[in-house]
Amino acid sequence: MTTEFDTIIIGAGPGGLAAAYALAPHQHVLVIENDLWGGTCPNRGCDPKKMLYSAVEAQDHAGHLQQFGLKGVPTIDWPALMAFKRGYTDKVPAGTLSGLQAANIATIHGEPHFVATDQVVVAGVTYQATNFIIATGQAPVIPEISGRDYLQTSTDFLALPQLPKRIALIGAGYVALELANIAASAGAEVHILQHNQRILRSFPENYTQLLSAALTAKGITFHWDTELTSVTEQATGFSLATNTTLQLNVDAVFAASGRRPQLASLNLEQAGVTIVAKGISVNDHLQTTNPRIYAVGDVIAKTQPKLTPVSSFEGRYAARTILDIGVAAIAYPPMPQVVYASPQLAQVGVKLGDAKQQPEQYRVVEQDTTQWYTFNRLKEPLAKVTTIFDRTTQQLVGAVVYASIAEEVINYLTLLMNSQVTQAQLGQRILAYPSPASDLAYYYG
Ligand SMILES: Cc1cc2nc3c(=O)[nH]c(=O)nc-3n(C[C@H](O)[C@H](O)[C@H](O)COP(=O)(O)OP(=O)(O)OC[C@H]3O[C@@H](n4cnc5c(N)ncnc54)[C@H](O)[C@@H]3O)c2cc1C
Ligand SMILES: NC(=O)c1ccc[n+]([C@@H]2O[C@H](COP(=O)([O-])OP(=O)(O)OC[C@H]3O[C@@H](n4cnc5c(N)ncnc54)[C@H](O)[C@@H]3O)[C@@H](O)[C@H]2O)c1
Repeated sequence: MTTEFDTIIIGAGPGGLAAAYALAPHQHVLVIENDLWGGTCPNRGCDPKKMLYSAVEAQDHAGHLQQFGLKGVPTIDWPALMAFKRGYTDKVPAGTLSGLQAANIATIHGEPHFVATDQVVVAGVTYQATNFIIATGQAPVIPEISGRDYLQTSTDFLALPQLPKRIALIGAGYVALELANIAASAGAEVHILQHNQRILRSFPENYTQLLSAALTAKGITFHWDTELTSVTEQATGFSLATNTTLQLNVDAVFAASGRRPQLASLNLEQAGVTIVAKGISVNDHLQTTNPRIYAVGDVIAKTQPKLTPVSSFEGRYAARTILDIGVAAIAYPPMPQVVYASPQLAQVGVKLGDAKQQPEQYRVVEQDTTQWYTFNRLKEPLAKVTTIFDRTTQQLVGAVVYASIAEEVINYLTLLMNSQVTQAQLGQRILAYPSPASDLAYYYG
């Protein structure tokens, strides 16, 4: 195999793959991956998580319709649900690799490190390129406490052959809440240890409080202002000591207190690439401090959410920039975020807290939608939608949705934001009724 390429991409997750496919028709491209082809999202993130969540959603819907035509709430068969998940994930690495090969993209499985600003070495062979894209993503942070070797991660959770009876999760972000909800739905006793009193810090607090109350009602126990200090193995399970009087005995404990960029083995100093605490520093063209080396996705230090579609967007952008040096600075469209819990919590655009602080600029429409036909038909205990409008342009600029179908509603609202659709224009359209989309005009207040 040749060792000279136009672009070498390190990391075959959503960011690296999006860049590779965009470059491949025009360039000689090499992708290097050191673990599973496809990266976090399809192997140990979004997709396997949502395979498990399929059963949770069905159970939730059935639960809401008790006394409204359904009798009995189905229970979750964990080994069968895991087999369902594996039916998807087992095929991902080979499928991803064959897709790359079919697109004439060269691939190497191995551990690269830079030896010069334009060269990496993998297994003793030197590879050279005009440009590089670093897309190595993040890995879970394991707290530095006594007994840290007993801590498992989201990756372990998503492959559990049996569901432990008693589970603790450290942290109350996306990962902790989504996994806690799955485990509780499947019958586990679930504890969340959170070092302050706030879940999902990027979401508005009035909404996160609704979600923690709903999860508490589902049987999850939140231990606020609680930090794990040590884990000790017991005859059965583990004993958890904390900074409070709380001592817990559980069968499994999972670190979900954040993720950290994967950079250690790359030897980036040799490449002239600067790293800061939250990842690789990039400019508004996603160039690192070495302008021939780009970085995309979760590995970069950024204020944008670290999510799959954001990584792919950046991968495609970096490819365009490499192909045409005249490309304008990166401009992110609205980026919806969804927490897949029971119910879902979603937001997009201007933050609710910011909008409320600037009433002269923004009109905020808060609606309890529980009795709207769409939600009432599903007998959701509570559904709420807040939409935010710019007073000058009258355009929709942000939204928060709390409902079992928040993922769908937030995507519709995001599309309306992207295309700057006004309420009057929406009135000129015909959408299938009754459906979540046929409510859209009502979100304008
Ligand atoms: C449990 C969980 C659930 C999630 N759910 C969602 C969700 O519902 N929706 C959503 O949008 N996002 C979700 N995410 C986040 C999403 O997975 C990431 O934002 C996305 O995968 C980032 O893509 P990436 O390409 O930047 O990095 P990654 O997908 O992490 O890919 C990086 C790749 O680089 C490889 N790599 C690392 N170091 C090296 C090296 N030295 N050499 C070669 N290769 C290397 C890795 O093995 C990996 O394959 C979830 C994450 C987790 C952990
Ligand atoms: N549905 C989705 O889109 C989805 C799902 C899962 C993960 N993700 C992505 O993965 C990222 C990582 O998720 P995450 O839940 O691991 O991280 P997070 O940043 O969302 O949450 C980390 C949690 O750990 C707590 N914490 C921080 N430091 C701590 C410490 N020292 N001790 C104890 N607790 C501490 C935080 O207060 C927070 O509750 C997310 O930010 C998101 O980008 C997205």
